[in-house]
Amino acid sequence: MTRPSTPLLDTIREPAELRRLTDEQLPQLAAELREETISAVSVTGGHLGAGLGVVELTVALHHVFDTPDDRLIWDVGHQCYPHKILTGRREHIRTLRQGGGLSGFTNRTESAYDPFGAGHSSTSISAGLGMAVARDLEGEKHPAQPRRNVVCVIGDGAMSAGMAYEAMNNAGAMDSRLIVILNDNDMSIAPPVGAMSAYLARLLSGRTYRSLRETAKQLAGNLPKFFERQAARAEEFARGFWTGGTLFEELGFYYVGPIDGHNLDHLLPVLRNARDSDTGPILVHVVTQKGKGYAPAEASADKYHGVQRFDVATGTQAKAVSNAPSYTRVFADSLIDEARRDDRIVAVTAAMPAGTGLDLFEQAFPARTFDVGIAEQHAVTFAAGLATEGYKPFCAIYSTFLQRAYDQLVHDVAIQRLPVRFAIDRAGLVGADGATHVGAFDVPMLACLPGMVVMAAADEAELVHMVATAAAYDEGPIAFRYPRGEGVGVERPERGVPLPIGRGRIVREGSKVALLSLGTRLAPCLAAADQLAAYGLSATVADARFAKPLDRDLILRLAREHEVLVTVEEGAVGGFGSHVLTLLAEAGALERGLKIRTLQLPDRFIDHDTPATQLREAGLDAEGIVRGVFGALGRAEDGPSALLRG
Ligand SMILES: Cc1ncc(C[n+]2csc(CCOP(=O)(O)OP(=O)(O)O)c2C)c(N)n1
Ligand SMILES: CC(=O)[C@@H](O)[C@H](O)COP(=O)(O)O
Ligand SMILES: [Mg+2]
Repeated sequence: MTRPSTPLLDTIREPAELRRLTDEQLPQLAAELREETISAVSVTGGHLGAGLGVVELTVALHHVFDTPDDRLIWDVGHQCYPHKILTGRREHIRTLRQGGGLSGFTNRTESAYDPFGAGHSSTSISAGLGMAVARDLEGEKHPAQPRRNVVCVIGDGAMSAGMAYEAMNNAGAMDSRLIVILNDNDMSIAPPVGAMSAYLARLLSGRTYRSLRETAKQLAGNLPKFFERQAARAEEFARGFWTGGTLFEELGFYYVGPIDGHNLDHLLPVLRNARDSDTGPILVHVVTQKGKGYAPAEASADKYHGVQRFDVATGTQAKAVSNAPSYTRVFADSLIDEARRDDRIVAVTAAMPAGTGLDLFEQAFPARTFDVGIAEQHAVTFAAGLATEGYKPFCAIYSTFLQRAYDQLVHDVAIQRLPVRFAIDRAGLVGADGATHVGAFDVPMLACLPGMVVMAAADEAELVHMVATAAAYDEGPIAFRYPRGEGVGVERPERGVPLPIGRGRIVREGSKVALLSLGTRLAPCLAAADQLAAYGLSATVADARFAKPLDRDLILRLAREHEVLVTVEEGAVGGFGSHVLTLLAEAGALERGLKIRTLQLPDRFIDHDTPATQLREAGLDAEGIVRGVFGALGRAEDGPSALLRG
């Protein structure tokens, strides 16, 4: 893989060296930074489009602001690769999202230039305000201390989340000095949705934006350096040049823009003015293009938001190795099939149509598909509202993003026992996205809620049946979880058949050991049973299917008829295994000397790596399950190494 020639970028080890460059040198630096970003991501895969869209902005921000003392916070953090290249991490940039390598998002433990970690969207303004207020409190104690800047870069998609408004509302009221850069590329992962997106489009279409292109230099002179709030506001409206940012103005922000986020002649003077102003919070509206400067990204519908490794010359991405359909695709196909027979079925996504497969559902049922933007809390309660009127809403949300809507799950859905269906994708380990995206907590979150039904698909066929089960179940909320990636390649049924609620199944009969699996840990449990057989240990393998309600008869039977019982789940402690332990304790099944272990994710956050490595290190692969059995038998030392000895 030839690397681009980057003579100027090669001289930049950290932003202090960048700040020694002249304005005139910065376009060249940006060009080289863009080429290096493309080259690096072609090797690692990851998020490309967003980073390409902020190359000039990244250069300008590190040139104008005294980072890391001035705090620079990237919302979501998926656009931070150019930032990482400029902030001392270029030599490791080709380890992005790999085990032991750089995180694909900003990360406090990685660099002082990452003052706040991210991965989930719309947190930057809240965090930035916290830092600004801390600065002000320190300033009161040490008035002579130079007052650092706090800059938050937030995208138009992330600006559609309620948390951003909560933060702006508070910032405006506090009148604390904070700089928000709205990076408006008219894209989320998919094209943006919502009134905010339409509002921003109006700001760009107005005369102001067109005229601004010809008057960038004049802008630098005319923009008042020091704003008196009332005078500035009157001037704005009088001039009519800045009107348009009214929404932000009403939230207490001084609105500047829109300006061309790829034109350093626009960016540098405006950012310097913002830096030197002594007003309250400022919002600088920059207009960029996601995927800018790389033709395959610019031409692609999703602007190469997330890519596999690719050929730089053609943009052709590496293909997934498996031929089995993804669980996401199986879910989408199954829901479409159910919806053909039931026009009460509707689908809700929070800005992840392609990721959840609802883009396919929308092709079949455009009027029954709702993308609410990055607004998981709203998505859940919106679905609850639909359910009150007899519809069957399928809320398709990644496990990790469902965490955003926990009170809505409890307060709006569970307490009212509303039949909302939750299609929980990316449940379990997710590999390269790392700790912020692991779907570890959905079973602990949901299985403790009275009346909630929680299912976990062992394979694609089971997922088809679980979609049918959810479609048919109207007694209250029901959720089914499935992992990122491809299935195991089992035959899919023509049509899903509703499962008996709360019933598991025995998949393999044995005698001494019982392995009780939840979800896709079934395959490694079967492999572990084979390994145990080689050791003279006969194992029963059961698929629980339900984390709630538990199949009490099955569990008590396994406990009664086996010496060892091991539960296995790809989720955090406090989930399925914990509920099985509670059931056994209450049934007095633990007094009979049953040897029991619960295998689940370790009690720590799991960083980026390959899913196989993550599962192995979590002890949730076949070898780990065998070790669990030997541990329960008090023969931990007999683990796989003993097996290997034969
Ligand atoms: C709470 C949450 N929901 C969903 C996502 C998935 N997600 C990652 S980036 C993105 C789109 C962000 O759009 P924008 O802020 O405009 O950034 P851009 O990619 O356009 O630079 C989404 C929906 C997320 N990271 N966090
Ligand atoms: C940045 C972000 O949150 C999304 O792009 C996420 O990385 C998508 O995950 P999948 O690749 O599993 O769809
Ligand atoms: Mg965007």
